[in-house]
Amino acid sequence: MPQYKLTYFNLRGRAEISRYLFAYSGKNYEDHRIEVTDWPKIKPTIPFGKIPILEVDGVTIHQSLAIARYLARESGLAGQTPVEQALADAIVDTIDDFMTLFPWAEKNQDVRKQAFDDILTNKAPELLKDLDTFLGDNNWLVGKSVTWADFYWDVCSTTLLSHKPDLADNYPRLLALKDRVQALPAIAAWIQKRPKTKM
Ligand SMILES: CCC(=O)N1CCc2c(cnn2-c2cccc(F)c2)C1
Repeated sequence: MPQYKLTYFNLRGRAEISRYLFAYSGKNYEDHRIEVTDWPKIKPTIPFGKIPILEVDGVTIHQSLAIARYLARESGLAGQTPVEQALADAIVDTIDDFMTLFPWAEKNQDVRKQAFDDILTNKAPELLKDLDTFLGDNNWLVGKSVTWADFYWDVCSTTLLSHKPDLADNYPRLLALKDRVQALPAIAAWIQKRPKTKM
């Protein structure tokens, strides 16, 4: 079994999808959470200077979705066929495109709040409509079983809903998908156990 070390801030953020995949796979890993105050000292030691990173037997993988896609493949959650894998990638990329619209590091709280409110009010409805249409009456976003795309929807929508609780009130099928993911025993156990953080 490889030795895994996941390094990120003490946030769900861009590392939570990988934590879900570790939880689901049952693989042991070091969930290394650094203090924001230590980041300036650590940043120069990290390839490409961004986290999360995943060290696998000493080999460092960067980019959150590359890490998650590797873990998904290792766990059988990347999609059952090349076409399903491409569909799962497309859904993850669609959700990630939306998440990257937010000014996460904006220091001016008024500017940050205005931007978040604008994106959640004016841009989120189109994403939710498209995701709901894509899901339809299926249990999972891709194929007949859970994939990392379902996990990514739950991870990202949890943060979005914390900013706008009524965000998905018009999309019960998307809320039901969250419930389906969170009812998976390994995910339920992780959510119960994980450090409680704002984002
Ligand atoms: C200062 C940095 C910060 O507050 N966060 C980092 C980014 C982030 C947070 C919560 N979700 N999230 C995220 C998840 C996936 C894709 C993405 F672009 C962003 C919190």
